Order: sequence, then C-alpha cells, then structure tokens
Amino acid sequence: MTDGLTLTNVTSGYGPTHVLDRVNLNLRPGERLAVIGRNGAGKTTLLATIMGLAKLHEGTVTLNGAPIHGLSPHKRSSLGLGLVPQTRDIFKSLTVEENLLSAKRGSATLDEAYALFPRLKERRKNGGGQLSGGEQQMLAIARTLMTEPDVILLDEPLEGLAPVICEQLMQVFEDLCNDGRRSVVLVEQHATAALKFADRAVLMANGAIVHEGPATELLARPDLLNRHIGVALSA
Ligand SMILES: Nc1ncnc2c1ncn2[C@@H]1O[C@H](COP(=O)(O)OP(=O)(O)OP(=O)(O)O)[C@@H](O)[C@H]1O
Repeated sequence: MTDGLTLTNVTSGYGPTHVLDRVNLNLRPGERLAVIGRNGAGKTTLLATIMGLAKLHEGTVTLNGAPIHGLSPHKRSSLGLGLVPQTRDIFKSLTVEENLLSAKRGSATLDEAYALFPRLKERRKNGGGQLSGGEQQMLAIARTLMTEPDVILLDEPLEGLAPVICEQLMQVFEDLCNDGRRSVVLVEQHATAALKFADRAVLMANGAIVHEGPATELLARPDLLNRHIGVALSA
C-alpha cells in the first residue's frame, strides 16, 4: 500500500474532452508540492481530478492505498481532501462567521481560524461581499480549513493580491505545515514563492507532467523551468 495521495496513469477532462494525459503523481503525508506551468497547462484540472470535479477517463486516484476515484467531491472532502478553488467560492451574502460555520466539520473551531487570520476575526460580522480580495482569499482558505483537511489543494492563492498579503498567506501555509501532519499541493504562477515553500515541484505542460524534482534544484537551475515550460523565475 502507498501512503498519501496517488494518481496512476490518469487521463481526465471535462465531458468527452481530455485535458490531463497519463499523469502519475504521489504526494506523501506531510509533503509540500508545488505545481508550476503556463496558463492552460492543466494545473486546475489536476486539482479538480483529485477532488472529483473533473471527469476521469482512465487511471486511478488512491488515498492511503484506497481507491477514491469513484467517490463524490463531498465524500472526498470527508476523507480529508480540501480544495481552495481559484474562484474562492465564498458566500457573499453571508457574514464571515456564517461562511466559516457553514463549512465546519468535526472539532474545527472559529478560534483556530481566527488565530490563523486575525483579520477575519475583526471582520467576522461583515458580509463576504464586503471583504477585500485578500480578505476573501483568507476566508476561502479558512473555510477549507474548517473541514479539517489532511491534504490541502491550493489553486493560485496569491493571484491578484498585493505583495504584503502574499507574504502573509505564504506564512500561513508554512504554519499549516509545521507539525508535518498536513500535506499541501500549491498551484502557483509565482514560481519563486512556490518553490521556496515546497519540498518538491512538478512542471506541467499540455496536460502532462514534463519534469519533476526537488524544489531546491529548480530554484538553483532556473534554466530547467525555461527549458521545460518556458517560464522564467521572478526575483
Ligand atoms: N470546464 C471546462 N470544460 C472544457 N475545457 C476546460 C474546462 N476548464 C478548463 N478547460 C480546458 O482545459 C485546459 C486546461 O485548463 P486548466 O484550467 O486546468 O489549466 P491551468 O493550468 O489551471 O491554467 P490557468 O492558470 O489558466 O488556470 C485548457 O485548455 C482549458 O481551456
């Protein structure tokens, strides 16, 4: 049995369309994985496939050795998978507190969420639609954490946010990983930030993994990013 999350020979997409092409991937418990690629490379589809939101055409998805590819997204969430979607998907008509409580599972508490995001505590009576972009992203992350995930899937969480907010969020991701219990898949266009955070990275192009290796190697060899996916490292 393989521990963690494993995709074996996965081909998936939307309806009859194939986006991922024979993807193999293992995420060990406690591991931090960066997924880097240009727009349209299939990064969101990779997360959607793990979560059960895309159509699996071939292959298997297992969690700690047990197949999960036949299960609904809700069931996968109850097994410990948590997605923070690029679209954030908060309820704009509910308050921050109501948003958090509507996602709550098990022993998750508001206090834990507010300890990670003090700003959300200050804004707890405000409607989701009244929040800034950064606060909405914090709420989206906190909502997912209320489901007590062991595997957290983050889809471009830094997109469109000010550098100071990006730094705060990266620190939160560090804190979440500190006890080594949770694993994180971070899909990110900010390749440098993602590689500094991650243990390992996969590079995607045209729905396939075209390179995989330690994050430190990719930070030291930016030519690999350029060669495989035509992306340059930012400062
Ligand atoms: N719901 C959908 N139905 C059909 N095709 C889709 C759908 N969503 C995405 N695609 C297609 O799948 C391919 C991969 O898209 P995906 O969103 O996974 O890429 P990505 O690497 O996450 O890019 P981005 O950074 O732009 O989000 C693209 O060609 C896209 O047009």
